[in-house]
Amino acid sequence: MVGHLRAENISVAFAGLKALSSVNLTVDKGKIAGLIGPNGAGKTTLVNVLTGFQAPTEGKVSLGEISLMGFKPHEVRRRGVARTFQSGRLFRDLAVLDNLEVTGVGLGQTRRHAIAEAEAMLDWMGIGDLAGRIAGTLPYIDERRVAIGRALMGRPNHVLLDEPAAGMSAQEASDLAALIRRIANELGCGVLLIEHNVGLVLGLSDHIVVLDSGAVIEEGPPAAIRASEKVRHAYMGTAADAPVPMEALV
Ligand SMILES: Nc1ncnc2c1ncn2[C@@H]1O[C@H](COP(=O)(O)OP(=O)(O)OP(=O)(O)O)[C@@H](O)[C@H]1O
Repeated sequence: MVGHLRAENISVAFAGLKALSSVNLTVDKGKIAGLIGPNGAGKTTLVNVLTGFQAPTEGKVSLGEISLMGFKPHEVRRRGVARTFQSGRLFRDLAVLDNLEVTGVGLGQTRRHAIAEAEAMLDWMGIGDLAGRIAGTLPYIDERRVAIGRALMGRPNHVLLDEPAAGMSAQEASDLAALIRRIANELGCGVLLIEHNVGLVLGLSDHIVVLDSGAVIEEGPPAAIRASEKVRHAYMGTAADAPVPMEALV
């Protein structure tokens, strides 16, 4: 049985810049972990390390008992760790169904199996009506949904969502929140949610890690993050004394 996805003591240096310093983070199966922090805090760099896109300068990444060190992105994906990108990265000239099918085939499925899973996944997500649409013609919001559907092909054990709510209205973000809950509860997938929408992360996560300038400054359940002065300082800079509710940071 595949266990948690774990980053231990991760540091990443880009030339002189330390993007991450001794960061620890665990994503449990069937749970939602939140990763928040101001611009440039190192969130995407950590996702890149967890998915084989960036080799850490120090530290290790493991999936249950298996070390993922030295694995290429497609090898990490085949082990059941999927991700989305801030940009959708869909095949824009292909239909939505084909976008998911290509992913399934890339994971080693037969075409027939991939098509069946793609159809079932779009239906499960409530976007079966998009199957025949050319991906490049979709509104931005649907592009994001399809990108999540693609990440769920092959039933990953963990999925890392990099700013999935960017550009969404409050209603769209609320629909997305319901979907993310279902991914954890119904698919039993571990979710890492990286978001600037702090309210969304507070509302959904079992555990939250807060990064600032490459270091973990706070972690814990939503209530502890909501109450944290350190987190408030990180977001508000020197104006931290102002009585700003966390929701205002969304
Ligand atoms: N390939 C790279 N080469 C050099 N510096 C990089 C590289 N990737 C990221 N950085 C730097 O590392 C730091 C962390 O960047 P990262 O994109 O991980 O932050 P982030 O928290 O995801 O930010 P945002 O919320 O704006 O997406 C930043 O200072 C960034 O400029």
